[in-house]
Amino acid sequence: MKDRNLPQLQPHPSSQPWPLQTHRAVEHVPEEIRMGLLLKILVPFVGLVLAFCFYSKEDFKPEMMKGKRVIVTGASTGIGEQMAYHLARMGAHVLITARTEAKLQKVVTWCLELGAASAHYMYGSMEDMALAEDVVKEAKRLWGGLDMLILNHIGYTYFNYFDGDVEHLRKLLEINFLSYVAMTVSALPVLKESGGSILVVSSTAGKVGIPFVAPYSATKFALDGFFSSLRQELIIENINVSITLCILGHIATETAEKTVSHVMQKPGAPKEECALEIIKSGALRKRELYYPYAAVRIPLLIRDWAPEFLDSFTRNRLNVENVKRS
Ligand SMILES: NC(=O)C1=CN([C@@H]2O[C@H](COP(=O)(O)OP(=O)(O)OC[C@H]3O[C@@H](n4cnc5c(N)ncnc54)[C@H](OP(=O)(O)O)[C@@H]3O)[C@@H](O)[C@H]2O)C=CC1
Ligand SMILES: CC(C)CCC[C@@H](C)[C@H]1CC[C@H]2[C@@H]3C(=O)C=C4C[C@@H](O)CC[C@]4(C)[C@H]3CC[C@]12C
Repeated sequence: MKDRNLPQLQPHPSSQPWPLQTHRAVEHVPEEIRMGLLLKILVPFVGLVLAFCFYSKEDFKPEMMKGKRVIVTGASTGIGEQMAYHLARMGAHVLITARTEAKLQKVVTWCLELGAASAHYMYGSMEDMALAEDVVKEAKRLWGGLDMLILNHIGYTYFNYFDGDVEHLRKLLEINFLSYVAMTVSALPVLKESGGSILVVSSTAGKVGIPFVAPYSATKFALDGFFSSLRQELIIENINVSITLCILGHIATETAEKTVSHVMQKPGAPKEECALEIIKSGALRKRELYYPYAAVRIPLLIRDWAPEFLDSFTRNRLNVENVKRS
């Protein structure tokens, strides 16, 4: 029962249901002012974000590599050879590896001609983990440290239906994956001292399913798993060593042309430019490189949203009828 002598309690405005209040508050502000306010806030905000993105991007300068001590594996041919030449022109110290001594000797001679601070080679197969470790030891002996480790070599890769050869897969895992880990383990103490970088050369086939490269693809996916996890640990422990995973599309190297020219509808991207982009991405301590950018980035964006579409797109982009079971 209500007491007539007591003032009647009026509901406080704030106790009204919120949608009603909001509606009223907004109703009082004319449309033009609302738009004006929005533009006044939105335009400078977008401007600030764009300016930040633009100016915070550090530019690569070749001088950044002058005097740096760099190991490049698989540098007797292809992209690795081109990386050695770029580094030489930039005045870096290079130590290159592969199996064929004669080819390495030629590359070293060219590197010295092009202006390398010093150029050395070591030869042998990366199936042998002792070699992987010895290469890093040699860098320490020659230069007393290391600034950049470029892991690029791969073992023989066929482009055909998986032949069921598990031994081939085991060997490829040793060459393309385990030796990368072994070299990283040996190099980490010296890279910590110099605040250096590790560059891991991978492929679209290390991020999405590409037919006819099952063993190769497995080794490249393994690299992503291992090095992306290691990168997280280095960040957690505040260790100043960067890891750049380089995701490459089709590149016109001699080996690639011999292996896939009959199935590709377009020529590969230039190996010289590819090699330079890899070095730049490492010097700028990027997380990942995509080269050629659109040909690699777009499939990766589609991958998680429309995997079936990407699978069929990939099959359609290859002349699969030219692949004969061997
Ligand atoms: N070309 C392409 O289309 C693409 C390439 N990539 C990646 O780029 C990198 C370079 O490829 P690319 O330049 O085409 O390759 P190449 O075939 O031109 O070079 C491979 C290098 O590895 C060396 N090598 C081969 N077997 C062994 C071994 N068992 N132990 C040590 N070294 C070995 C070779 O020298 P030797 O024979 O004397 O030992 C050579 O120096 C690779 O990591 C590859 O996965 C990624 C995507 C596409
Ligand atoms: C979205 C899709 C259309 C993209 C398809 C791109 C495919 C066809 C591209 C992307 C990565 C490429 C391979 C590669 O990484 C490295 C090598 C090693 C070399 O020795 C022989 C050639 C090989 C097998 C390349 C063959 C062509 C591949 C599969």
